[in-house]
Amino acid sequence: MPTIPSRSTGETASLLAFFGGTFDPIHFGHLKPVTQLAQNTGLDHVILLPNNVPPHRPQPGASPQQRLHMVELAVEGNPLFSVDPRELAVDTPSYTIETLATLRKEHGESCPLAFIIGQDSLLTLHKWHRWGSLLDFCHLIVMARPGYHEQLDTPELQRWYDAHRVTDAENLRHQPAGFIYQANTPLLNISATEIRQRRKAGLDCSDLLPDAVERYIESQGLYRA
Ligand SMILES: Nc1ncnc2c1ncn2[C@@H]1O[C@H](COP(=O)(O)OP(=O)(O)OP(=O)(O)O)[C@@H](O)[C@H]1O
Ligand SMILES: O=C(O)c1ccc[n+]([C@@H]2O[C@H](COP(=O)([O-])O)[C@@H](O)[C@H]2O)c1
Repeated sequence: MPTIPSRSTGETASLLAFFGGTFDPIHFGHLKPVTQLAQNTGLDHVILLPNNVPPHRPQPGASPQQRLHMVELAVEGNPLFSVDPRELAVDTPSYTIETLATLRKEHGESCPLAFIIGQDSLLTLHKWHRWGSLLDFCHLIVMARPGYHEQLDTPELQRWYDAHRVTDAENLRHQPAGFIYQANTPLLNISATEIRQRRKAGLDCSDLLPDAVERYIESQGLYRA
């Protein structure tokens, strides 16, 4: 476990948490663990960051505007969440490090920033653009996900993880960036892939995502073909 470096102020600052995703569509496997994470760690705000061009997967079936609209519908009236559409304004791949660099400039060097990911994203993090520099800009908060193992795939990624992992979320408020926190969130076996497959097969998805999102999917005829 890393020691708190000297730039730590010892004071508790508010933590700005971003949750990026393709959200094709957004579902309860995103919303419920993050809500629990917020309760467990005293986060009063989470900013959803839908991407435009996902860096490591084919372009989604729903358009960026449709995915953004589904994210907005999912959190309408929920004060925990807001939506930041900035990645939709850029047509090149939505590299997280570039977004974080912009966010860091906007919020200043001393503001604690966190980026939330699921365990599956952690397992492929060594394939992300400039992954080794991500912790210069933010903390990572990792949510467990059923079906994804804990052991990391490369010794280099495992060493990096071990060197930065903290077990107390309070550390995330004591310095602007640099830690990895493994959150104790509920395991929900839900994926956007499953929702798209169920839609294609004409099956009900009402347990998997908010009603307003399901109604929008239906009205747009998404994921049927
Ligand atoms: N059920 C889940 N539990 C925990 N984290 C999740 C879950 N579903 C998605 N995430 C995390 O949310 C982020 C955005 O995920 P994404 O929008 O790709 O959803 P997905 O369900 O994984 O989509 P797809 O099935 O299309 O790959 C990723 O970091 C992913 O790891
Ligand atoms: O920066 C990268 O290289 C990179 C590679 C894969 C994923 N990401 C980001 O990680 C978040 C989750 O990605 P995804 O594909 O699981 O929705 C989303 O914000 C992506 O833009 C970022």
